[in-house]
Amino acid sequence: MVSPSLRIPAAARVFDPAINTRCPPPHAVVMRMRSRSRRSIAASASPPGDASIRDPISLPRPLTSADLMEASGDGLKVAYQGCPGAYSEAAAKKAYPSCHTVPCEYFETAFQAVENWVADRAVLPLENSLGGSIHRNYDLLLRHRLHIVGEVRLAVRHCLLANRGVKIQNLRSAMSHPQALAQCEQTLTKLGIEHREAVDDTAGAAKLIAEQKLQDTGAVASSLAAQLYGLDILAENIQDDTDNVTRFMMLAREPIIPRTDKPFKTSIVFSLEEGPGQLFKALAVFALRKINLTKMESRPHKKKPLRIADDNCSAPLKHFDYLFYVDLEASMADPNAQNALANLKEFATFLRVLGSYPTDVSEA
Ligand SMILES: O=C(O)C(=O)C[C@]1(C(=O)O)C=C[C@@H](O)C=C1
Repeated sequence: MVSPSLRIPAAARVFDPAINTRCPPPHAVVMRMRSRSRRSIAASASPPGDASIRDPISLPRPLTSADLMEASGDGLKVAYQGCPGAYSEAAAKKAYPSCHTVPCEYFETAFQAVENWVADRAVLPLENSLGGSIHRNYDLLLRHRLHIVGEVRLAVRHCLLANRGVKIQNLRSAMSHPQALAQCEQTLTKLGIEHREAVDDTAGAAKLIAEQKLQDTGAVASSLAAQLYGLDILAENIQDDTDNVTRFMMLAREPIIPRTDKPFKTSIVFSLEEGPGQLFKALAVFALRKINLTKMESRPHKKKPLRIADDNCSAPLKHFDYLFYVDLEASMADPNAQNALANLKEFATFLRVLGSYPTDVSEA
């Protein structure tokens, strides 16, 4: 049975004290610069046993049943955005093979589902090898207090789907998620399909076409969506580049304990004072320690929107403030990475560790 998408009722969107009263693991590092906090990165990332520099809030928390479910995802409820058959659901299943997937209407609904204990994890797309970053999820990471606990790379193989009996020549329009439409742009044009209709997810397009029995519109979606909604597959592998991979993040209420015995990544976000060489200086803290960066994204600082020059033109004409999201090829358990962040903390105006998690080294 196809379950309806999750909508969090307004009454459920409340602050849950249970989330905040639990002790974070010792490596949980959330730093707001210029505050009078006495906790340093070194202290909060110190190894178990070094009690002399740990305050009570950094003591290890008791193991929960959720930790034990983690490996296979057995019994875990995993939120994703879209309808059943969306690529995000396939990514959730790849991340947690025996989980129960929970479809959510919007990305933000998936964040809220985990925050409100409706789901245990969320799996959401961050970037696609052809279409680039999914900016909305970068912005939501900062608006919510979830932690990145893993990543999963999924090979995206799009199909052109239509109602039974419809031929490619009958199609005037292609409906899908904007990223999916962008990934198939040239192929759709070659197939003679002129119009594009954007919807919230690929499987949602398949569902709508089936429900409304559309005869002149095809969906760009997965073969699983064809099966679920009773559509024909008119063409397979229609993405413009065969190497089409989407990277998803796995989110949880608690961070995981970082390790050094396997490849780890650490995702951070920071902002800087204005001035020449500030970004150069920030990136140098990693370069000097030979820490490789795998991704960098800049987003406008929403709390400090665009400033326009005053009337006498004494201020610069336009002024932007940015947040920089960076993925490091390093674990937060590695003292070299801790030192790099301690160094960055000395001059960053804001710094938050979004998560330290195992690199997905599997075949996409
Ligand atoms: O619409 C879906 O099926 C999704 O899972 C979303 C999404 C995306 O946001 O990029 C995920 C993977 C594909 O790149 C296309 C769409």
